[in-house]
Amino acid sequence: MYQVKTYNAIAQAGLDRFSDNYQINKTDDADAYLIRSVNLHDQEFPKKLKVIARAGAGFNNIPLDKATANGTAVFNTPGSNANAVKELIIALLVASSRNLFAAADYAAHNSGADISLRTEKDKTKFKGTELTGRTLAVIGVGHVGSLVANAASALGMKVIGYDPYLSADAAWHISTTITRATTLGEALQQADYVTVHVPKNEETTGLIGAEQMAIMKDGVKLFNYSRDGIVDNEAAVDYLDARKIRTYYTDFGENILLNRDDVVVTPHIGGSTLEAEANGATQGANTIMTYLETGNIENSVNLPNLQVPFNTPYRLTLIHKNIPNMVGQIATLLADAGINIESMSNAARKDVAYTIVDLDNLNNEEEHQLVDRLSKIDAVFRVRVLQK
Ligand SMILES: NC(=O)C1=CN([C@@H]2O[C@H](COP(=O)(O)OP(=O)(O)OC[C@H]3O[C@@H](n4cnc5c(N)ncnc54)[C@H](O)[C@@H]3O)[C@@H](O)[C@H]2O)C=CC1
Ligand SMILES: O=C(O)CCC(=O)C(=O)O
Repeated sequence: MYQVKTYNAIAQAGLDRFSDNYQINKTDDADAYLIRSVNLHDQEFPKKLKVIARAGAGFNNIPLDKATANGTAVFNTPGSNANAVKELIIALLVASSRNLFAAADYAAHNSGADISLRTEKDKTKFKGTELTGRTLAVIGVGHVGSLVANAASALGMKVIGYDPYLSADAAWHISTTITRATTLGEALQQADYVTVHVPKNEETTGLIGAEQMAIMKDGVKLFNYSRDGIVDNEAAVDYLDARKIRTYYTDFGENILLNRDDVVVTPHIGGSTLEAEANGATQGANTIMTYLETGNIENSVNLPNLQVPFNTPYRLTLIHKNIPNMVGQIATLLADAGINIESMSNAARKDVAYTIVDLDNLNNEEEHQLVDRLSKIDAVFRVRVLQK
């Protein structure tokens, strides 16, 4: 029986995926965590914890090095909520262009006998612009960014995408109408609207700061539905005060953004739809079960991907450092124990590697000795024996 611990509100559709071989939230000493935005940086991981699945795209709430050292695989659910974010960004592009929130607020407080007279006089204050023909810069053209870019283009916007790390797979999903910028500055200086869809990491923290805001067009509208800290909020406030940035929309509140007419803060709802939450939880649950039951890895964010059909009765999996002679040491140890290897596969990602060894036979006593000996190799973080 595997133990799963959940953090945050995980959609029932995902929890329903788990077979009878899984217990949910019965103990903290879990084999698997299924999480959303809980911050795990200050938590100690139980040694038993083999896998963390993040139902969502971002994984900056998980300390990857600590997880790897604990022998814990970490996964996200790429694309599970991209459509939800896209729809919200399109809504906000329209809302920002038509002064929608201010106009609705005005109307909500416009009462009395002469409503229509006053309305006709005051509505000029809320005159907007149209999206068609305006330029949108999309920074980060992955799952979310590509959907936003394509949808905005379909609305008649000129769209410029900037993404120096665009994967070949992602490139297939981008409409040919999208212009590619080769530098961030090239995208920013042409845009009437700038929307940011990059992961949060060392490189992207402060990606949109004072220097970048200085080269934006006067009256630009800025959107941060990626993460806090990717847009420098203090710089944004300075440029809002200077009326260089017309409005700023963000999913990540901070005190300095409050009580301003030119800022709209939403409470991290980019991926908060029934559909996206069900997608993320379902994908996360499937990932946990696949990893625990077969050892196969797809969409890990700390380990290499490695998928091998599980056709033998036994399988050994090892997470270890990516250093010379690891595969040799593992094979020698098995040979010394008189255990025949049916097949062996290995993959590496930066300084961590993963090895799958398929075996025809392994009795109980051999299993215990083997796990004990393999675990004692200095560079090995986790050894597991799986039975089909
Ligand atoms: N507000 C919310 O509720 C949500 C927020 N997010 C945030 O949005 C981020 C993006 O999500 P996805 O598009 O699904 O991820 P993704 O991984 O599919 O796409 C991210 C893209 O950013 C690009 N990128 C990385 N560094 C860059 C840089 N320095 N400059 C330009 N591009 C860069 C990557 O090459 C990739 O194509 C997530 O990491 C998450 O933090 C995602 C979903 C919901
Ligand atoms: O709604 C959530 O759980 C988080 C969405 C998000 O920020 C992400 O997917 O990165």
